Amino acid sequence: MASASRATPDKLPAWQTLKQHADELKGVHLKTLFGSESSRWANFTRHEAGLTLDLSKQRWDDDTLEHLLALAHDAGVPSAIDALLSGKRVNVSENRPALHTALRLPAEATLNVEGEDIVAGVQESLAQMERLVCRLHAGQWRGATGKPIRHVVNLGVGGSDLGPLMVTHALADYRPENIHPVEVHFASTMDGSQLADYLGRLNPETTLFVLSSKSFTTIDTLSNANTARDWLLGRLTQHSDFVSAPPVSAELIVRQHFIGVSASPEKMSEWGIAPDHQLKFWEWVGGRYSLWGTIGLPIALVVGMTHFRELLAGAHAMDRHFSEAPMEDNLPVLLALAGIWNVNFLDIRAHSILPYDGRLEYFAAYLEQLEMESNGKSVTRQGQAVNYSTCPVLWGQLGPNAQHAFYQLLHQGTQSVVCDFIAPLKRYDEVEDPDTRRHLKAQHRLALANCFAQSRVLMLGDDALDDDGPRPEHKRYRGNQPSTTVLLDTLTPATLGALIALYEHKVFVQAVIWDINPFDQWGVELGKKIATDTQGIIDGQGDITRMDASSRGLIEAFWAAEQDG
Ligand SMILES: O=P(O)(O)OC[C@H]1O[C@H](O)[C@H](O)[C@@H](O)[C@@H]1O
Repeated sequence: MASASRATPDKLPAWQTLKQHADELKGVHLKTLFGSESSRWANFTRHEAGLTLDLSKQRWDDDTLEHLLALAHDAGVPSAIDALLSGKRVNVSENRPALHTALRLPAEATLNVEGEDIVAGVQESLAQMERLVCRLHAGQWRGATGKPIRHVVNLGVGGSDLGPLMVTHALADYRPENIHPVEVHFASTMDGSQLADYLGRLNPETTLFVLSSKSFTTIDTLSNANTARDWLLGRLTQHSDFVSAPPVSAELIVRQHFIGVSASPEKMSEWGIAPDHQLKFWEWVGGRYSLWGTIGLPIALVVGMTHFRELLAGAHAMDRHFSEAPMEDNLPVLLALAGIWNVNFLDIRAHSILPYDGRLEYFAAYLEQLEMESNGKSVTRQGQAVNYSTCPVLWGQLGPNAQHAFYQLLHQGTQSVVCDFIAPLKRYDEVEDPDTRRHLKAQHRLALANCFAQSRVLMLGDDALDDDGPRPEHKRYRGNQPSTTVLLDTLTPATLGALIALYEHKVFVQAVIWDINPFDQWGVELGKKIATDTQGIIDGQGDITRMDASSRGLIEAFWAAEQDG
């Protein structure tokens, strides 16, 4: 990481140069930039690890990129990348490394961190996960009444939910054949609504819960876990119409129906997870960076360990590229610099993520946590308030659906938004039936046509039309909205791994330039504490008169509703 004494980015010479350069470029429309540079595609597009990154529709030119690369250099990006990958304590507020990249090192690699090779431990944790996965896929994991497990429900939230949820959905086509069928589900919300749905339709005899929580203190997950345990105990320790087998002991039920995944084995044991059903990981893996290890259990259950390891290998290919490629060809660095340019120099602080592939339905939700929880910060690593913008507001959903929802604002709203379009070049080759394949391939072409059309219209506005006839103001498109397009050769475990790693490293490079710590999340702590106090007051154990009028009114409304029955 950059040295503790480095200047904040706004004090670096390249920042001032970029400010002046932005003043010159601000009035230039994107279509003009394209008009004057026929080589934009070649200049601003790079290919690596099965991904094509097209940055040519950003509102920048060759000089911009040169100045941004100087900024990255002056901010210490190359040495920060080394510090990250070699296991230096880059998470300064928690005084520990951030070593998610170690989770995807090849088995034969070594990585010495503070005198210890950590690769062997990582491989052992993967091997333990593999043993559990094999038992489930072989139909050998039996519930307390002796029936093979058919459903696995992951109880986790944030980083213990979003990554596995996103990847299992994206790679559902990669289910292994000839295994005992195990369906994987996710329940995260503390209100219990997702869990209640599963409890209403799953058979307790054949359902296993994975308690996924790095800290094993997250109330959302623990409250779901307690509800699940009571449901199992209620159904399996006594005779019921639902369960055919004779009642079994509570101890056996907890043992056979719960796996724990956490960095705190003590807390897993306290909760009652059997030691051999505990999958561990390390404090040096951030929650939102944890899908690559044992938190990835639901992924391995859906796609099998071979595909899970391909996911890791794809991410590792991007790690190597990040570590070795010169900055001007380095995909994560370039993607990060485009973001810095938009946020800090063009004042574009809204960012939309728009995949044109239904399998990437949860990608935007995943990135919302990755980017905003990492870089939604306003103090430097030395604890001083920043006087420049950091992470933009980021949101998104499937592009084709968003076209019918919020693209209106992208095309004719009052503010600039930068968009990331994401799509695979090839799809549906594996569909056996020729007629269905032909139809689906046509649908893929349709989706790509829409993807390419939208970024073009956002760029050119009215000029995307050949006919430049007069039209009323409400039908005009100003264009000039920048975008990035990421094309996957095809969506595989490896290219998905590379795509996720691309964004992880982009977030890191931006954090280095902004001089903030992307690996902590202190901003979520106060809300948790006040929620505990508020719960006490709702339960009648606190002093409501200390509260503000609005919060008091809300609680009183709830009390009144409870009394009404
Ligand atoms: O995995 P856990 O310890 O249960 O944490 C789950 C999530 O909750 C926290 O409040 C954090 O904001 C997230 O970064 C984290 O991923």
